[in-house]
Amino acid sequence: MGSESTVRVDTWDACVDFPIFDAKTRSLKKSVMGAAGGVIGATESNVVVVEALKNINLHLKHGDRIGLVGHNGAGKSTLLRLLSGIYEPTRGACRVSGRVAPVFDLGVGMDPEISGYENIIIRGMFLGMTRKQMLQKIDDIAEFTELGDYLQMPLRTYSTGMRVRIALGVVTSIDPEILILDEGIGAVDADFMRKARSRLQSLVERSGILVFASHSNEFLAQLCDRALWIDHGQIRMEGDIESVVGAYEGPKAAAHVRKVLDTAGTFEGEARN
Ligand SMILES: Nc1ncnc2c1ncn2[C@@H]1O[C@H](COP(=O)(O)OP(=O)(O)OP(=O)(O)O)[C@@H](O)[C@H]1O
Repeated sequence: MGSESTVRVDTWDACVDFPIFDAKTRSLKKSVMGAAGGVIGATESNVVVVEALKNINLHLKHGDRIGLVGHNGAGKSTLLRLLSGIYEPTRGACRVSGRVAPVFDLGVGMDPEISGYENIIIRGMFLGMTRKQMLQKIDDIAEFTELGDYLQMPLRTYSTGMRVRIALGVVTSIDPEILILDEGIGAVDADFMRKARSRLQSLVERSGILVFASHSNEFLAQLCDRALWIDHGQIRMEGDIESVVGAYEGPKAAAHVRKVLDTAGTFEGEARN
């Protein structure tokens, strides 16, 4: 387990390429780069590669709460997976010190054939808890999810939002040092999200580092204090949420962020202390 000073995320010129063996280089218009997606290139042996991340230098320490913004395919999810240890950098390096809790790709750490109850336990174990610790928390988590008798049904009968309820219930009941959130958490309905928000916010305060990718500026403003704009696999800008959202989406979006920050003053103040 790491202490405050040892919880860290560092990447040095980290790159992630995906080789695509069944794509034909000749038919690709390499000179045209759309707004969405990573850069398409080719290796020396003419294998097509998607350069999903290129030369990422990121240095996060205890207390950092970073939001990722960027177009579809810009590289946000790939970066989250790199930081979670799911991907290794193709070139460069990535070092993460601390207990990581990734809350994305809801299939990971969940089994569709077993009940919601059992999934709560195995997802907790996937995040480093013991079965005994999870059994102590299960009633509280079950109540939080409001899934009632559904918790006895196999997970494959659940909707996406119902699965997210389980994932959120589990992750907000444990104490990760590095919390990695994907915007999939937005799949729950508005009522549940209102309820989950305060649990999420206190989780974010307890965690050493948060990295959160989202297309919702409201969420970003509520949970993060800095943002990175990822563009075609590279960090295009780093700064406070209002400036980054302003540069990426324009003044109207920045004004909205300001409004959210002003109304969320209480949480912000608490988080800073
Ligand atoms: N497993 C994979 N195999 C091949 N290419 C991939 C794979 N995963 C991602 N990519 C490519 O990498 C690039 C970055 O994708 P990524 O999912 O990280 O983007 P994103 O910023 O999370 O997008 P979105 O906002 O749409 O979720 C895209 O061009 C995508 O096509």
